[in-house]
Amino acid sequence: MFSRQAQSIRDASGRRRFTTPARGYQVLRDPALNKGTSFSQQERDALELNGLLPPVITPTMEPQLTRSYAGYLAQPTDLAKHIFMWGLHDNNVTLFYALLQRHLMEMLPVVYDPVVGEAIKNYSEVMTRPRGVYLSIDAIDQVHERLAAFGAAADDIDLLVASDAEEILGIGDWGSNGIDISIGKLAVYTAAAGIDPHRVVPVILDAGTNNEVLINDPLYVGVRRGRVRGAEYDDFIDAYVTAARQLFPKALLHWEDFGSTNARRILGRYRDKLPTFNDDQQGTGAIVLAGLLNAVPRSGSTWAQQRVVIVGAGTAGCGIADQIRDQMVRDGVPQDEATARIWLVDLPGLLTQSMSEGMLDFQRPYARPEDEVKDLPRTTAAPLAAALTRWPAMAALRQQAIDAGGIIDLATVVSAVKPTILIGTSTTPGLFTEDIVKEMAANTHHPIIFPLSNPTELHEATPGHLIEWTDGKALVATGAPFDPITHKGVTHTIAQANNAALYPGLGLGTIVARASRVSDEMIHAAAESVAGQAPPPTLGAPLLPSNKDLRSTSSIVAVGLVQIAKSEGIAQADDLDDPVEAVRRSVWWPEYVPVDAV
Ligand SMILES: NC(=O)C1=CN([C@@H]2O[C@H](COP(=O)(O)OP(=O)(O)OC[C@H]3O[C@@H](n4cnc5c(N)ncnc54)[C@H](O)[C@@H]3O)[C@@H](O)[C@H]2O)C=CC1
Ligand SMILES: CC(=O)C(=O)O
Ligand SMILES: [Mg+2]
Repeated sequence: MFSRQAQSIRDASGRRRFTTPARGYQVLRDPALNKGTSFSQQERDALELNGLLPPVITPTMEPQLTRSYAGYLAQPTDLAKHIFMWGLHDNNVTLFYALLQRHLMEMLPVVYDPVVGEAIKNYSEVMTRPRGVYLSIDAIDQVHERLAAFGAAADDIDLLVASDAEEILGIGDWGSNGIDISIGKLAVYTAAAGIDPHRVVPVILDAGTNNEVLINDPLYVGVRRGRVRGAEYDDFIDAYVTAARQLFPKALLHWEDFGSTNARRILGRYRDKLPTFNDDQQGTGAIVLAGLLNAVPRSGSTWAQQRVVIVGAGTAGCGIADQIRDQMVRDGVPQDEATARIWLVDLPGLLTQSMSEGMLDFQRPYARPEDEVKDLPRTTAAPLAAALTRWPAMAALRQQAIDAGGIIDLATVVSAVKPTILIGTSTTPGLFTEDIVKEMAANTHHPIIFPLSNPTELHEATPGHLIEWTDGKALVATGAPFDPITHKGVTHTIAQANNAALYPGLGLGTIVARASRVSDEMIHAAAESVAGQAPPPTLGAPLLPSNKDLRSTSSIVAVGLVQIAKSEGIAQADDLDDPVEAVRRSVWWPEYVPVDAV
């Protein structure tokens, strides 16, 4: 958390320290400065802390870690643990990250996905202290002023994560509550890549909400109007980007959990002008590509032989499609043939060229020709009421298809296409049924199946079912963490294909290089680098590196990206002669540093 009264400096030997004009409780109540019982006697004298702390002085953080972990374990539910952790953060940022780092595998799902989804749903009830910047569509003319109120100077900030919360994970529109996704994503940046937590800004771009639960909740903290679209929305986004660029000209802008109709447009508008990326489109595309870079050879086939069905053709699904297409092209498949090896299924069933007009721009290249599908059976299955309201463009196409004779559903697509890869980004649990999975397994030796919808309960299938239904042959990765599955004596460790395993390294490399933009080459290099760090391909081995190694994975990704940014001529930082050293120098570790009174 950025602090106005804590100035971070490096001493002659390069060691970090804080200087501060604060005294007494001002110091102890500043989560950046607070060290609790670890303030030395000299610091207590200079910072006027004597009497405000118990007499014991703990030179290491150990007793505090023990006490905090006990407090964490005493919490009765995951949501209570999440709230406990963020309470700890508000008290002492260094201790929060030291505890998270030590228990990363246990706590990452609590601080971030999936439990952050629960915290967002309950934000009105459980919010305590604000931790980011709330920007409102009702005050576009004040965007600059409100971002400036954060109090940081131009050189103080490396990274902003912003969401408009239209599509939080797979749980939909959560309005202003979505600030917690920006905060959670930033916590992962620090835990996974050592981005300095005092040099980041979480932002919510509150453009209203269509969530009736929020509108009717007397405790709701956001703008109470329907989601704003069109020119007013675009002006709002533009005001944010302009203000962010003016106030923090070197910072990377990360976009998270926008609706599919806005996510691509926004990225398209800014991606060539400034360092920015969309995590759901590009980060997800890249982490899935990383998993596939290992899965395809393990399946005993080549890229040119893949037939890919993606269910849920939104931001994530089409981001993944683009990465797979580009990989096939890199592998020598002509672009049109590569595109034709990908089938998109959404609410209207298989997306076909007859739907072209109502389709989203980025879906259109993948639409199947009518000739190919004319003999496939159609169904007029019952409408999915909630989904139809949530994705009106796809609902309209579905209705058109039903009026014209029916939709081509997933089961039909799987029988007709005989996919080698099946990916779920549909937010719909149970879509990958036993029949569908067994049909796929009947036609390919090692079906590659990635149910990716978060949080956990929205996965299209559980890994346990996928392994069982394919008799242990499926190569599986999931969006949320799952325990290993033992089947016929083989233990299958399930890779977590969550963009959290990739974007921290991508961000770190971009920040260290001070890249002027985030290029496609950088994103592809990040995918290759993550893939290359997976364990050797023994039976049941995961397709991706474990999250317990995130710090080293991210550093290796970042070093590679610095090299690419240099070779592309988009690196603006000085002193990148030794990229390993440049990355090492910039990472932040959760250690107490001296605090000097000034
Ligand atoms: N594992 C990971 O790293 C990531 C996972 N995701 C997950 O992917 C899911 C989708 O996220 P976004 O693409 O951002 O959302 P989105 O709203 O852009 O796309 C969702 C798409 O699914 C379609 N859909 C809904 N119900 C369907 C059904 N029953 N059958 C077929 N299609 C259906 C919608 O019409 C929409 O086009 C979410 O659950 C999210 O958590 C997203 C980003 C990263
Ligand atoms: C992981 C992530 O970004 C999502 O589910 O939206
Ligand atoms: Mg997301």
